[in-house]
Amino acid sequence: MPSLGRLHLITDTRPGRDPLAVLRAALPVARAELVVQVRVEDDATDRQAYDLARRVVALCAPYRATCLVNDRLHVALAVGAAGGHVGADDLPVGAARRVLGSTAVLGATAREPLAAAEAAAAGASYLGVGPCHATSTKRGLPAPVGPDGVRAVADSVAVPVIAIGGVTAASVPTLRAAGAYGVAVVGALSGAVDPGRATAELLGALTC
Ligand SMILES: Cc1ncc(COP(=O)(O)OP(=O)(O)O)c(N)n1
Ligand SMILES: Cc1nc(C(=O)O)sc1CCOP(=O)(O)O
Ligand SMILES: [Mg+2]
Repeated sequence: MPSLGRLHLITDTRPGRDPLAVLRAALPVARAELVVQVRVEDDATDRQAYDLARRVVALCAPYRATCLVNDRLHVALAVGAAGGHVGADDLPVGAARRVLGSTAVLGATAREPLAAAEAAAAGASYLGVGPCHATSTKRGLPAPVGPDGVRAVADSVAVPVIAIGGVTAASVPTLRAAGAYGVAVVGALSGAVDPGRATAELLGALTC
């Protein structure tokens, strides 16, 4: 299995956003370091998720970027994505691994060390840890775990830790120092005036 990319771009499908335009700007900059997680709103239909994921897979292929699908693993399988990401309200990690197969990339949300160790033992390829910082992108999250929360998880598992929640290029060095292998972002790219430049800044902070 190729190594996991360090910059995870989560699609922003809120009204007024253009996730494919952001992706087209990010891909030539980050190439195989980019992991695109197709995440749609909860009330989106499977057909809408499928149509977006199919287009993301096609855009990623020439750059050898990785496409994952959030929550809807049947969509991941249907479009030939590299894998998926699950959290507490989704299929359990072991069940998700059985659905996706042994070679797929499987991300799991884990906010503290015990859950992280269980997810890794059940077959997670990487762990999404957050929210690291305050974010307005998703409602109903627990209080931010901060770099110390990232460190607690990173110290407890052997799989890569992807820090998520309010991440910007400025916060990447501290998160990396805490043990994050990479970061996942929505707003830092979707809300950027120049998403290509913002990609370069995030990537620079991740790979220096
Ligand atoms: C990389 C990464 N980490 C965490 C999450 C959150 O997943 P989850 O807890 O299942 O919440 P939803 O994204 O499904 O609302 C993620 N998607 N990616
Ligand atoms: C989808 C999601 N999950 C989170 C978690 O902590 O589980 S934070 C988050 C949203 C991240 O968006 P932004 O980069 O704009 O803060
Ligand atoms: Mg989920």
